[in-house]
Amino acid sequence: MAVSSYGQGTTSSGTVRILKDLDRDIAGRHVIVVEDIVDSGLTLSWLLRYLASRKAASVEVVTLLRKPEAVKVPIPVKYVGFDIPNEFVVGYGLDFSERYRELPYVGVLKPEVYARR
Ligand SMILES: O=P(O)(O)OC[C@H]1O[C@H](OP(=O)(O)OP(=O)(O)O)[C@H](O)[C@@H]1O
Ligand code: HPA
Repeated sequence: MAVSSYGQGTTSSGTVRILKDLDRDIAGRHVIVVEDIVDSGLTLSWLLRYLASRKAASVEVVTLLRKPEAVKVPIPVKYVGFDIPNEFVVGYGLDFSERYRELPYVGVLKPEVYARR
């Protein structure tokens, strides 16, 4: 699946949009969600409910990054690469308004960069 809730900003809109839905039936299947980052937890909270409604047998989450201080909805994450501070990060696939995804490292976006947009 592809879902999005950040759009142009650095905080979750709280509304998850499905950009690409499941293309197979997951009823009775064991599902692993592979995430780049768990920030507020709003995306996964919605997604876990969605996958449960599709009758997955079990759902586990693996994420490269997690921000413990930013959590609004606690999510059971089975595997975490790195817990990081509550700063907006870009690179390695992570974007700010579709920018900086291609950076070959994870960097912190300075607040003055997103404040001037
Ligand atoms: O825990 P949360 O606060 O919900 O944030 C985490 C989500 O935000 C990002 O997606 P985003 O909406 O930015 O989509 P994109 O990566 O396609 O831009 C990221 O890929 C996670 O799915
Ligand atoms: O810190 C972040 N960086 C990029 N995308 C994100 N989506 C949620 N948090 C972040």
